[in-house]
Amino acid sequence: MDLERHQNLHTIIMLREIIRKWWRAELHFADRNGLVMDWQRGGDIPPTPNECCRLSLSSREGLRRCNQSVRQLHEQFRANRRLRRATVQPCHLQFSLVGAPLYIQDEYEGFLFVEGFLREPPSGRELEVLKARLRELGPGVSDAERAVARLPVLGDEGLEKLADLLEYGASEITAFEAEKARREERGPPGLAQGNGEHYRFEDIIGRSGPMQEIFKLLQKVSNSEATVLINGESGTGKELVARAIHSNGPRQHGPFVVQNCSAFNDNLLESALFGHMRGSFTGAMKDKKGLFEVADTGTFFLDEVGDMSPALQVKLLRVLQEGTFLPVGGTEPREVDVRVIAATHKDLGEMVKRGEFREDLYYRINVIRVHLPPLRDRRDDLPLLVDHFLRKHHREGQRARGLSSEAMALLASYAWPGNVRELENEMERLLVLGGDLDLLPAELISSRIRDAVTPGNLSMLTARAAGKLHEAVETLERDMIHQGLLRTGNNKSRLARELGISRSNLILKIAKYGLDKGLPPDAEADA
Ligand SMILES: Nc1ncnc2c1ncn2[C@@H]1O[C@H](COP(=O)(O)OP(=O)(O)OP(=O)(O)O)[C@@H](O)[C@H]1O
Repeated sequence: MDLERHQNLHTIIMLREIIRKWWRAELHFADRNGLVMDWQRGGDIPPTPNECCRLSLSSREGLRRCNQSVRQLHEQFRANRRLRRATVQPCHLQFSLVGAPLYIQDEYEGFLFVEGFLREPPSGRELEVLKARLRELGPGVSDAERAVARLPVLGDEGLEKLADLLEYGASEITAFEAEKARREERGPPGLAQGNGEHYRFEDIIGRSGPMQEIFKLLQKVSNSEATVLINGESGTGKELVARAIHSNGPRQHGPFVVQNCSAFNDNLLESALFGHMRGSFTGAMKDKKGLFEVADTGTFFLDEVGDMSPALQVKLLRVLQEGTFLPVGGTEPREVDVRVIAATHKDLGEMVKRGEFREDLYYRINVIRVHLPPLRDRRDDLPLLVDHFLRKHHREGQRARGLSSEAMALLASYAWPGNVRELENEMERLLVLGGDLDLLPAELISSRIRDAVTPGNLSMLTARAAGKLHEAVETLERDMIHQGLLRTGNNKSRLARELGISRSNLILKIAKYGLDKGLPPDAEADA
């Protein structure tokens, strides 16, 4: 297990800062043998904010006793695998030690702990005992006096918070390791292949022509530092794509920060993005870091960038060009190193023409453009996405399930205005309503969808009044066959009868249009 790497996870770095700031205490890691990582380097022990702990750790005997206290906590965790919550233990100086066990793939791998705080303000007598114990370890009278002057005291509420934070830190590491294992199982990051074609990039699923193009582009883009503009309707996967670019690129170990620019009014957005100085407006009681600083060394995903006011557009342009910005009320520019990925459902080019979006900013963010087509324009992805969401949301212990052919046909005929998000929600809902059914029937599909797809209203077969006749005929033929295959559950004999052509002619046309992927097996052919 890579304790060193865990210490550098973004969440753990933040956790360490919070613990130092709120409780003047230090976060440590012990391994599965109860050895404390920071204490194994001989005299080279990192400074801890608690002066008593620092004095103790810098003496040989003190370090031995500290290790002993930690081992006692370790023994408790090791002896009881069911103990998964944080636990408190007194140390040799009568301070408290709180630790949360770390389980990776259900194996005990050590624990995160914080030491060196008192549960109540000490009495005069307790302070004398503490000073005497410290002096036993070597420090002189004045050092011991100074050390006990500012002792962190944590009441029940503080302790509960600290315990929660440690458990949270442990669960983040568990999740990180689970994701790592999942990726290793899946092979190298990026593209996954099946039947000679790419069908996923990280968590992005798609087999249609437009998605194949996007996957190719993402592979190139991920390795660069270029600014990316993602265009697409709501729910088409813009954030998913931004995350995939981040986690495949050179900044994958840095933070990934998201802000939706339409979520706040101008003032709040400015303060959220760039931070503010104390007193810069009513209610600004303290200096506050902005998200650009939080995203330093990582990636900042700015969603709905088209909703930014002209004043903020100027500030964004400056960060992109110079890497600097001024917090609200600040006079000193701050420097950051952030890769920006912007997204919008609007046509920024048109907005530039109308004078609503700065042209210079448009060219600065539009270095690489990824256009995510709406789901209705890539219906070939539907069976694969349905399958993906059924797996993703099926609860543990449940059988893997599928859709009845009627249910699939209904979904294939719907226009999906909410795109993949709407489809995902519908699949989650179906799984809940379907109970233990093996095949989820069309009757369980939301009435919103069923009502929109009335019989005869085949939304896929959009009428075409312009263009070449043979192209229109081919599109119609392809759509009718595709929809028929979904509706009949790939029963080619039945579909051939319905279409009034021979089975072999149908098979030729299916091959011509590449419609044979992602369908259930043809029961007749198998027989
Ligand atoms: N191609 C895809 N494969 C798998 N899941 C997808 C795909 N596209 C979108 N999703 C899922 O759909 C949901 C919506 O995606 P996401 O939030 O990335 O969309 P968005 O375009 O950023 O939406 P909005 O503009 O409303 O914020 C997420 O749960 C995401 O995982």
